[in-house]
Order: sequence, then structure tokens, then C-alpha cells
Amino acid sequence: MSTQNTAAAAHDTEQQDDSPEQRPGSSSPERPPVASARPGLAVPATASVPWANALGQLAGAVEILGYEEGLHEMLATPRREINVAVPLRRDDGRVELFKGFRVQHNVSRGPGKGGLRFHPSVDADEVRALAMLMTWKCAVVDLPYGGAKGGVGIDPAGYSERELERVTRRYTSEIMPMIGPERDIMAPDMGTSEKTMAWVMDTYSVSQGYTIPGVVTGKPLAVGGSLGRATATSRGVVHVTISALAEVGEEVTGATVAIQGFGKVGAHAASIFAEEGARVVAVSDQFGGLHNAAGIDVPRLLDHVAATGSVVGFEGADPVDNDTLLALEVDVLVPAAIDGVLDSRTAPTVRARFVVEGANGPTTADADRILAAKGVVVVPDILANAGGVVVSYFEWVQSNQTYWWDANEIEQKLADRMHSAFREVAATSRAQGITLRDAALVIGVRRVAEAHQIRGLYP
Ligand SMILES: NC(=O)C1=CN([C@@H]2O[C@H](COP(=O)(O)OP(=O)(O)OC[C@H]3O[C@@H](n4cnc5c(N)ncnc54)[C@H](OP(=O)(O)O)[C@@H]3O)[C@@H](O)[C@H]2O)C=CC1
Ligand SMILES: O=C(O)CCC(=O)C(=O)O
Repeated sequence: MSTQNTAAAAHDTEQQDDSPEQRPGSSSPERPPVASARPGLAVPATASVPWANALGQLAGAVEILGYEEGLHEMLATPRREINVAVPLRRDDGRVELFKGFRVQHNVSRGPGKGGLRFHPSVDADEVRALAMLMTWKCAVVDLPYGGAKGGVGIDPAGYSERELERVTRRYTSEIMPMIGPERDIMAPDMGTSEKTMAWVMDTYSVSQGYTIPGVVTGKPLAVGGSLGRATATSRGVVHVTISALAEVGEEVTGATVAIQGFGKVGAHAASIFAEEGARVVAVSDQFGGLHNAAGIDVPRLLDHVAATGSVVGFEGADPVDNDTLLALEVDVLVPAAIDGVLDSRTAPTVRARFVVEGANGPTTADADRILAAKGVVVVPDILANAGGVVVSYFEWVQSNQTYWWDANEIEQKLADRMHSAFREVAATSRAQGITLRDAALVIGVRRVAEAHQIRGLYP
């Protein structure tokens, strides 16, 4: 496989227009930086990096779309937010108190949709930013949902399963007025799992007096989960990688891949990339990473992680730290852990040709500019990791109609939706001479703004 960027050779001819030949994902020299908000809608000085980034991304899309300030403000402002206190009686009798949040950023296209995160970094701004990303993500893949997100500021590694169940049930009770299958539907995110979703579903159902599987997605199959949801985010990452490589006339077979994060997204991505014939040369978790230029034996690594809880110590590769992993010379780098890992310090070191964002918000605005200037194609989170919410949507539809699709049907529908969303974003990127991120944002933001206008909420 060539390591040259030759995207211009492989354009989707159906979608071409008369704009100058431009590689999807590369930025137009005329475009101003997107990080600053427009005058009159300044990013609050107190905004955290994720929230400032999310507002900056929206400001960039609004500028391209030429929307006026009132509409910009509507799109920037979360519809509903709830902050809750979540007390926990620990197994040893002590009491601890956690902060919990649920934010519905936008509900103009349908109910709020988005994950529940358990992580010590969770705060109001982070959840706000993630909820806004969900709004654009659901719109990019054309789901009838708005965007929402929830979180509890807890490190799940420090608590027993019984304690996490109590935290989940108390959090669910506290945010109960906001959620429901027609209002706001949760799913797993960092630090939560299908078991967490079963507890949310049970707590909600008990409060209503009957079983309501549609209040969550990403739940176990035994209580109405969908085939294919557990692997959907990762499979979506692989689908868009295949599409991005096809744009430059290349195939995933033989491509070298480095993956940061070996949780629900990263581990399945490693397996699926390997099944597709890619060479997974590096992986990591929060304790460290592994590198083997000849390729890591992923099934053996999965056994090692199941036995030890970490990738660290696996014998078939050399140790590598997380920063070094980001700087490896590979075809594809998949950040699939926390946000902000590609910033003004690490972005200059990136030698990957494609960054495919499995995580939400892994690239800061500064890093985006640095990567674009280096010619690195960034497939943005709101497209790259949308496979999870796509199959969540299929799960919700199945739960609501109580009729189940087989795995082939789900995988085919997921593949179709991911490849068509990529084609649409790439065509917009080429036509307007903007990055794939700006193109995805333009599509998502425009669909949400149209919903506001058509509904008359914004006459
Ligand atoms: N799950 C889903 O369906 C979706 C998830 N996402 C996004 O993908 C990302 C990962 O989510 P998910 O896989 O569900 O989360 P998990 O909690 O399952 O896994 C997170 C992984 O990231 C690792 N990690 C945590 N901190 C660091 C760090 N500082 N450096 C390197 N690795 C680290 C963890 O390491 P360790 O194993 O050692 O704890 C773990 O391997 C998040 O940004 C999430 O929002 C996006 C769309 C859908
Ligand atoms: O499956 C879902 O509903 C959303 C998953 C999620 O939180 C995300 O895509 O970031």
C-alpha cells in the first residue's frame, strides 16, 4: 500500500461540482480558523476545553452556512440540563456523594439520544459538549433523534459492581423526569456497559409499573438488546476507514493501524480491522501500550486482556507509551479513549495519514489546524463513531415494535448507513473545499436548523 496521499485521484465522480480539485479532508486556504465563536456569541471564559471546542466547531459551521446570530444562539444553547447529587452508601458503610448530569442539547429532530459516562473527569461542560456532538452526529447519519448525554463523576474502577448498581439506580431516579422512550434514550459510553443499561431500564420500568425496554439501548440481548450493538461503534469505524481509503484508491487489507484505547470501541475495532486484513501494529489502554511492526495477534491479545485486565504485559509486542503510539508512522490512527489527546503538543508528532476518531472529541481545535496543515485526513467523531448510535436506533425501533431483526439485516443496514454518510460528507468536503469535520458539521447543523425552521420554533 502506498504511503502517499493520492486522494485527488479517486474522487466520487457522481458528486463532483466545478469547484477546484480538492482532497476531501484537506482544508481550504481561504477558510478562517474555526476555533473562535462569532462576535456576540463568545465562548464563555470559564468554558472547559471540550465545551469551548464544541462551541468553536459550531461557530465554524454557522459561518459557512451564513446563519444569523439568533439561530446560532439557538443551536448553541442546550434545551434542558439537570444536575443531580448521587449519594452512595459504600459496601463498608461509608457514604460518598457524586455529581451527576443529563443534558438534552437539542430535541428538534426527535427524542434526545446519547450515552451515559462514568468517569472522574465528568462535569457539566463535558456533558454539554458531548450532548452537542450527539445532536450533530444523529443528524449526520439522519436518525430521527436529537442529542443528549449523561454522566456521573466517578471512577468505576474504584467501586464494586453492587456499588455501581446503586449509583446507577440512584442517578436514574434523580433524572427520571427527563428520560423515557419518547423523550431521551440512554446508551453505554465510557465506564458503563450493557449491565448499566439493564439497571437503568429496570429502575425506569419499576417506576412506571411495566417493562419499557425502549428507554435505553445497548442493553443485554436477554432484555431486548439488539444483535450487533456491542460491536457497532467499532464496525462503523472500520466502515468509514474503508471508505476513506477507497477515496485514495486503497484498501484496508494490509493497511497499518494504531489504536489508542482498548475498551468497548478500541478492542472490537482491533478485532474487526484484523478480520478485514489490516495490520494492527499498536494498541493501548490507560496503563500503557504495545507495538509490533509485524502486527499484533489480536485474538491472543484479547485472551491476555481477559485474564489480566490490561494490554500491558502481552508478550507478542514491545511496550510503548500513549504519546509514542500517537506518533507512530501508520496508515490509520484510531484514538478510541478519552478526549483531547491530539492537541498542540501531540498533533505535530502525528505521522499517520488518516486519523479516524473512534473517541468523542479526541482532537482539539489547535490540533485540527495542525493536522490539516500536515495533510493528515481526519475522519471526525460525529461521522466515524456514529455506528454505535445507528445500531442503537435499530435497537430502539426493534424494542418499540417488539420484532427482532437478524444479525445480517443489522450489519447490512449499518454498513449502508455508514458508507452513504461518508459519501455525503466527502462530497460536501470536496464541493466546498472544507475539512471532513467541517463538512460533517455543516450537514448535521443544517439538518437541525431546518427542523427548527420547519417546526416554526424559529419563525
Ligand atoms: N461505547 C460506544 O458505543 C461509543 C463510545 N464512543 C466514545 O469512544 C471512546 C471510548 O469509549 P468506550 O470504548 O465505550 O469506553 P470504555 O470505557 O469501554 O474504554 C475506554 C478505554 O480507554 C482507555 N483509556 C482511558 N483513559 C486513557 C488514557 N488516559 N490513555 C489511554 N487510554 C485510556 C481505557 O483504559 P483501561 O481499559 O485501562 O481503563 C479503556 O481501554 C469515548 O470517547 C466514547 O465517548 C463513541 C461512540 C459510541
Ligand atoms: O448509542 C447511543 O445512543 C449513543 C452512543 C454515544 O454516546 C455516542 O455515540 O457518543
